[in-house]
Amino acid sequence: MVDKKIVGEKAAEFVKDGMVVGLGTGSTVFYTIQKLGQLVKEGLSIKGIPTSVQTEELAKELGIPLTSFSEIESIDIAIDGADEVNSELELIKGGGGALLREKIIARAAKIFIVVADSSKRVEKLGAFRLPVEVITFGYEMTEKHIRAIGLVPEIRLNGGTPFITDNGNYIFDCQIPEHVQPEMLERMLNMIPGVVENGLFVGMTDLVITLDQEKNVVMLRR
Ligand SMILES: O=C(CO)[C@H](O)[C@H](O)COP(=O)(O)O
Repeated sequence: MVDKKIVGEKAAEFVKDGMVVGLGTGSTVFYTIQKLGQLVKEGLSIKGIPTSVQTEELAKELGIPLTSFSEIESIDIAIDGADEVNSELELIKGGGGALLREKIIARAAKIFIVVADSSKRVEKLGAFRLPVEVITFGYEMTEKHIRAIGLVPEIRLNGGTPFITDNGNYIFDCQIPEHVQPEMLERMLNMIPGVVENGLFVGMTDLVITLDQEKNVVMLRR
């Protein structure tokens, strides 16, 4: 918790007056958003664009003004958490189920910052099962196609029934093959009809804010 707070709050230092800020989802970026709420109360002028309904509610509670894609041309900075980060700054995201909006916002941002305590740093992506968001129509067939490219999907449940994303879709949490190239897998998955998006974020991260073993803040840049 303390580690998440340190990296989360550090990221708020990159947010400057007048910026449009992509607000991620999860328990690490929660601290960034809280800090931004405090700074807004002290006079910082920003507009947030949230990656989930949960984050939208949090930002509203904190008094952070919000915007949407119908009102803006671009996003200055987006800050979000991750489930896994490798040395290439490739990510697995979507543990909280917000991967689709997170990827849309990360791609639209001029700078994409990831806040991740040291437990998220891995040599190879894949110990965390890869979330794949699929439309509900024909999801049984989509599952077969995901299986056919070597993944082992399991539908995400919420109290016995399928978990529904903010976009009204299902999520398959997938074991991925050992020696897979993240970029290739990201593309292959998104070619399957019914797959809306997957949690591999490749070539998108500009900066990872994390901690070393002595709990010093470390910035990993691309
Ligand atoms: O991708 C995400 C949500 O869809 C989160 O960023 C990811 O799950 C990390 O969350 P946390 O900071 O709570 O560990």
